[in-house]
Amino acid sequence: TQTLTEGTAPAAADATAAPVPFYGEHQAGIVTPAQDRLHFVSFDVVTKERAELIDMLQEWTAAAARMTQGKDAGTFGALGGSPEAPPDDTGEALGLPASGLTLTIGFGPSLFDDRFGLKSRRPAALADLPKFPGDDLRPEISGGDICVQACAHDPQVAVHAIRNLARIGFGKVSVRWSQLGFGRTSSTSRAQATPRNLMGFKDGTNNLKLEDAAMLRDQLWVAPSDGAAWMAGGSYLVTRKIRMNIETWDRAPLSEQEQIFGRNKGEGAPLGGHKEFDEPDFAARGAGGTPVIADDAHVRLAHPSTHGGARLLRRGYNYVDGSDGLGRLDAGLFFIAYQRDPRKQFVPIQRMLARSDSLNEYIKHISSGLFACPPGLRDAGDYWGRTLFT
Ligand SMILES: C=CC1=C(C)c2cc3[nH]c(cc4nc(cc5[nH]c(cc1n2)c(C)c5CCC(=O)O)C(CCC(=O)O)=C4C)c(C)c3C=C
Ligand SMILES: [Fe+2]
Repeated sequence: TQTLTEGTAPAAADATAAPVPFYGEHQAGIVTPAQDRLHFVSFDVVTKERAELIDMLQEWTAAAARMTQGKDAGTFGALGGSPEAPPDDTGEALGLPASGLTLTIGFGPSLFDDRFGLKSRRPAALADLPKFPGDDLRPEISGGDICVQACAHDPQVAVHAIRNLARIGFGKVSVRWSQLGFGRTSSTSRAQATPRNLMGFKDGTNNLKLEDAAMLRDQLWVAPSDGAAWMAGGSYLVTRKIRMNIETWDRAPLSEQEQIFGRNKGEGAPLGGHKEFDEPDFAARGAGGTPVIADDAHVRLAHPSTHGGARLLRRGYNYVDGSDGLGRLDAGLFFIAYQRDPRKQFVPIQRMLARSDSLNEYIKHISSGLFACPPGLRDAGDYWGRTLFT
């Protein structure tokens, strides 16, 4: 990749082509301004050898460091190795720039069983999620031992990265499930405009953002005092694949759609307000004393004031997996949220949404994932999982 693009002016001029630094205190791909495309993968570990797993994580790290900088996965590259051997890069990103690629790794609860001597390292915060009312989870697209979130501005770059990690991991891990996403459904920086989800509403307005330094310390990053020292500087990831009943939604009146979210569809302002970033007034009453923002509106039930200040850093993507054979789009939201402790953040928020959210008539949770994402890597001598395995 790099070899073919070095020095080309268009790549240098386009901000979405630029690389994101791989090393740092925290993993990239969490507060990094959300890129437009996603390929998320969850692996089962198939080797029984701890040493083999660590070797693979080291190989993955080297490949990830290279690919995020717009280089081939291996040092020989797609074309530079022996003609008698399979190339150490698959080649479909040749000529493409880094495209803001970030690769973020996480470890699922199942990795902490008795296979790799990690039982005592399982953080209390990585407690299995409870079953929520209405859940219709499919085990074959849920869970997993290790996840990698690839985000980029070019879908080919994100897919190339996941494909090469799967290739390197052959015989040690197998892909359990993966998900493509397009069109970010959140802003993670105040410099970004708020995008829209497939229901047509602005999504990500009241999200945790990279500029909120004090709140990120309080709500996003695991602190050394939180219990599992190996997770300090890391964050917990919850994924939920949420199918939307799009065709029914499209027949709902605009006023009902706005009541469901508690925001208007055009500006994204809270009902009763004018501008997108106006604070919602949950006490406001309309004619006849009815609440302006309904008691069962999504933003009322999910708002930090309903949960003792608990927040999430949401980073989800739209998905369309074709159609379902019954004339309906197989589409929805691949919800992604990072947080310091899911027991205090995702779980109570989702418990309330699952019980009372008027949006439930139009959605169904069909997959779920929970992963502990370790801190960032210091330098080229470091590797994914070092703090866990040493
Ligand atoms: C458990 C957490 C959440 C799930 C699951 C969830 C699903 C979901 N959300 C939307 C669309 C919107 N969500 C909005 C706000 C919002 N959502 C959550 C949490 C979950 N959403 C939070 C914490 C918030 C912020 C609430 C606040 O502080 O005001 C909005 C409004 C705009 C915004 O602030 O982002 C929309 C729109 C869908 C479509 C969906 C499932 C398919
Ligand atoms: Fe939401």
